Amino acid sequence: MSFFKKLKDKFTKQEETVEESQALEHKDESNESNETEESAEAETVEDSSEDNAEAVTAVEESESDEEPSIQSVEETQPELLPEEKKESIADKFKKGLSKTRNNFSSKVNDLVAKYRKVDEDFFEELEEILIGADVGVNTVMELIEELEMEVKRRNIKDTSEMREVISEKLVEIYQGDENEGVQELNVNNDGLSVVLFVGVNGVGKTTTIGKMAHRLKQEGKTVMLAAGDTFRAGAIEQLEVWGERVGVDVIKHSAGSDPAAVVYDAVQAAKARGVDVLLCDTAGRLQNKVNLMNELSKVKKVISREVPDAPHDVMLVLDATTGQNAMSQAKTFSETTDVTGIVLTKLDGTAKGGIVLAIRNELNIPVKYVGLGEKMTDLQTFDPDAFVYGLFADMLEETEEA
Ligand SMILES: Nc1nc2c(ncn2[C@@H]2O[C@H](COP(=O)(O)OP(=O)(O)OP(=O)(O)O)[C@@H](O)[C@H]2O)c(=O)[nH]1
Repeated sequence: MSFFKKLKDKFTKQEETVEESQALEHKDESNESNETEESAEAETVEDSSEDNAEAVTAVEESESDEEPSIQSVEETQPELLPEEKKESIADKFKKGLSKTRNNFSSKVNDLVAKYRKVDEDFFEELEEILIGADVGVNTVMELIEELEMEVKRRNIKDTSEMREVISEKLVEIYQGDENEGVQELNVNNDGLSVVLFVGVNGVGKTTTIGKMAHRLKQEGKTVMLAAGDTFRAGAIEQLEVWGERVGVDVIKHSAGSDPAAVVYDAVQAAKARGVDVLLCDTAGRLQNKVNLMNELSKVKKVISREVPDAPHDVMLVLDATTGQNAMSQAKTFSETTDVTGIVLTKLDGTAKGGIVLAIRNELNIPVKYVGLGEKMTDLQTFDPDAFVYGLFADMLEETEEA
């Protein structure tokens, strides 16, 4: 089966399944809508349980002796906008990658139209297009080499066959030798899992935590948030807004307090309440600020002391629109802390989505999730097939026999 046919089958079938499940959801909703409306209001309570009071004092070098505040909300499913419900994964990637598609795929189409024969000039221009899409020089070189070999192996002469070969190789380059498939958050199904979110200011960390909490809730897990960004003005309140919106508790101290103390309290509260996943926000640490990096290792130490094998994931959040700057942030963070996965946000906001490939190939850290918009449902697991589908969607959909 051709590669394009495989993609088309995979994503067209998925769309049908989404439509079927939406029809079912619609049925359920009409029965539940009254209950949801009643429980939508969230309330804030001060928690004075013994566990939490001890928690603060037990943190090493903790400067804070305040009692943690828990923004507690009633268990509820958030209201989704109609357009948030009906999109399939293929739709999401197609919409989210429209800027990159318009930039990259249309250039590839022009290239194919310009050169009939696959020759050196063709590859030279293709190289420029890939570099312009932020695929990264090393990855581009590797990709071009692979393409040249494939062209020889299959004896391809006509450039019209190249779009499919390029797509196939993009997926292969992403998957590398290990081909571990689509990677989700590493959560322990038996007991509390703790996930730490790191990254510089403004990359979309808080938004990502909110979206992730929503995803996990949809999967039936109980979730709690820790407001560990005590540094940036407004960060705690922003996380609280997400907590209310998604319907999960937020553990916080006041602004400027010790993040390790906040996280310690959150771990104790999560244990006491039998929560499945604790998502911890942290301050936007600039890579050159040693003290902030030390703060991060203190937070990690507290978590691993309290929960065996934790943190289960350290997710580095990067902004795709910052291009090669995101690459250098990734390098610095991975040298300082054990980054286990990447969330690449704002992929919808860039025409240079090739950065996904550069990150995966050059840093060898999996891009586990991508942000494809600002809505609660716009965080998707990164699937290289869906990515390539998004890149070539128009062409794939037009081609009957693809
Ligand atoms: N288009 C788009 N916007 C996003 C995405 N993710 C986040 N944003 C927006 O990016 C902006 C910054 O997001 P925040 O979550 O405040 O960033 P942050 O990293 O928490 O900021 P700090 O707390 O300062 O580190 C917000 O306006 C978000 O709505 C995405 O995937 N797509």
